[in-house]
This record gives sequence, C-alpha cells and structure tokens, in this order.
Amino acid sequence: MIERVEVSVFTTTAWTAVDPHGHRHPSAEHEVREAVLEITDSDGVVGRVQAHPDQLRPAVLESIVKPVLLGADPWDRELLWRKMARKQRGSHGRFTDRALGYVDTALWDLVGKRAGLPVWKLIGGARSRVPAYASTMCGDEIPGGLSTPGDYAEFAKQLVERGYRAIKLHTWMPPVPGAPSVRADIAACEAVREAVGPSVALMLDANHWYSRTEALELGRALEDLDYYWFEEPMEEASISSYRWLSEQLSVPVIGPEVAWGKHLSRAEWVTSGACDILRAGPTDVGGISPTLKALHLAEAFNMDCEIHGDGSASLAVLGGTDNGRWYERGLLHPHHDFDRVPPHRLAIADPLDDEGFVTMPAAPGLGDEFDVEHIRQHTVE
Ligand SMILES: O=C(O)[C@H](O)[C@@H](O)[C@@H](O)C(=O)NO
Ligand SMILES: [Mg+2]
Repeated sequence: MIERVEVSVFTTTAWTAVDPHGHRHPSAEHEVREAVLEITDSDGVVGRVQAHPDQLRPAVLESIVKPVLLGADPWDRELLWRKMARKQRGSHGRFTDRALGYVDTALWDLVGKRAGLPVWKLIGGARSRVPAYASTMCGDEIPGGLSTPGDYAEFAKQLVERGYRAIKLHTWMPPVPGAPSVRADIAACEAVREAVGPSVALMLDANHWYSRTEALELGRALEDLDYYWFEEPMEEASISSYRWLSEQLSVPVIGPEVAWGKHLSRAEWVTSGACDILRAGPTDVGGISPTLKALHLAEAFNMDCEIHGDGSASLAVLGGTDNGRWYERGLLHPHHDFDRVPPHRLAIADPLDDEGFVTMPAAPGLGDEFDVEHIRQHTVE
C-alpha cells in the first residue's frame, strides 16, 4: 500500500531561465529551486518525479492528493487517477492537470519499480528507441544565438551534423521587440529550409496569438517550404479556428498542446477536424494515463499523436506505443549545452545517439537517475 506522499523542494543549478512571458533562454549559471514528488509504498519502493515547486503546494497535497493515495494500492492507478481528477472541479483551479500529471507519473514509476520493468515495457514495449527532433528555444536578441534567420540556419546545420533528422523552430515571441511577426517567422523558416535541404523534416511551432488570416498566410508559406507540421499558431481554445485553418492548408496542422480538457478535448479536436496530427503530453493532460488514452484515440482515427515535451514520461509513452513518430528533444540553443547533467541528476534522461535516436531506458520504472543525496542535502522545504 501507499504509505508516504512527500514533495521536497531543493536547490540546484540551472543555466537557462524563463523570460517574463515564460519562454526559456540560455542564462548565466544560477541557483534555482526545483521539487521532487515521492510516493513510497509499504515495502519502501519509491515512485519519483521532478515537479515544478509551485505546482504541488502543501494545501493541494494535504487536501486532495494524500486523502486519495494514502493506504491505496499503487496498482489501482486508473481508479486513483479518476478519484483525483474528479476533485479538480471542487479545487476551483488549485489542483491543475500538471499537478495531477506529476502524481500519475510518479505512480507509474512506482509500479514499474515494483514490477522490475521499465514503464515503456509495462505499457506495451512497442519500440526500444525513437527518433528525436530538435526543438529550438524561442528566438532572442543574443548575437550568434537565435536572433536572425541566419542564426537559425547556422544552428540547423549544426543540429543535422549532430544527427537530428528533424528540427522544430520556435521563433520570436514577446518580449522580443516586434514579435510575433509572420514575416520574421517566414524568413526563419525559409533560411532553415535553404540551409538543410529537402530531406530534413521541418516543423514550425508558432507558439500562438496569430489571427486566422495571419495563421493562413504563415501556413501557406510553410506549404511552399514543404514543412512537416504547423503547430499552435492561434489560441487553442478556439477549435473552430483550427478547423477553419486545417480545411484550407495542405501542411498538417498539429494540436492541441496546451488546451485544457485532457484526452476529452482531444477527442473534440479529432472529430471536429481541427487537426491532422493530434498532440498530448504527460505534463499537459494529467499524466501518462490520459496521454495513453489520447494516443489510442488518435490510433483509432489512423492519426499520429505527437508527444509534447522531453523527459522520461514522454519517452515511456513513446516506447509503449507507435503512433507518435518523434521524441521532442529540447529546448535547444546554440549557446546551451542540453547534454550537461544538472547537480540533482546522475545522468540526463534522453541521450541522443549518432543516428538521431533516443534509446529507451532499461531500468525499472521511468529510468530517471536522480542524485538523491544532492536532493536530501539541498532540500529547503
Ligand atoms: O513552456 C512551454 O510552453 C514549452 O516549453 C513550449 O514552449 C515548448 O515545449 C513547445 O511548445 N513544444 O512544442
Ligand atoms: Mg509546442
């Protein structure tokens, strides 16, 4: 049975930071606070997931999560997920899908460790490695960073050299002056296509806020450049806008990434023709369990479902199913060493091989290698 549910907030070192609009960029090394959720059963087996310190506040843990989990069988994951998900309504926004996702993910890690199996095997063992696409950081004003179309082109060549067979651009967003700009986005997409040639799959994540007509203009340019998918050009709350766009474009429209509603809203996107490729991620839809439901939903419509975000939970669902074609590795930047191991970990979760693939972990559970000693010694809450 589950005996302990604890969140530890600890300090560690980071070398990226988010700007006032939440977009991540390279930064000088600095101390940050991270959190780890640990669910421990009566045999001392610990399910662990890294979490954002502000997402699993003590009030949420005490009033919503612990009453459901303590004394429960961790194998009853579907029952536990449903019990917690049905408490979201009454939490009046305090218990988010992201928080629910951390709990579900930690439960998968726990049962994988109990079974002595990697989670991707538990889910179905569909493949032992998956090709990664390079997902860039948003554009910036850093000289030689991602400040011009030429910077994107130069970085794209380096990424292909590194082994990537696909690249997704996040272009310029506020607070960069003049962003977002259809013209600037097109210039970056043209420069990258020119730099890497026709055989590399290219995607644009416009990161929302365009109008229908701006999105259409941008989408038409992507068609001419033979882009592989077009992501999040508009607010995803408007399904009808995406249906309108998808009907007019031949470049596949993918979504939703951040729209609320878990696998249920994704059923609406599929049946209303709002997307050609579905999208879901364990941090967006409430964990591994609903992400699998979105993947299986897409499969029933002969659709791919591309997984949002890097990390062990995304890898697990990609290893257990096969209608997501890519692992999103990022966010990447010419001035950021994505492979550098932070102090609270013993290894990164997703090393890339020379062919551009990430191999599934062999360890039981999710395979994250946390430096538990560092976390203990640097716990502040
Ligand atoms: O913070 C975010 O919204 C994500 O990092 C996002 O920018 C990026 O992961 C994304 O959009 N991927 O598709
Ligand atoms: Mg995205």
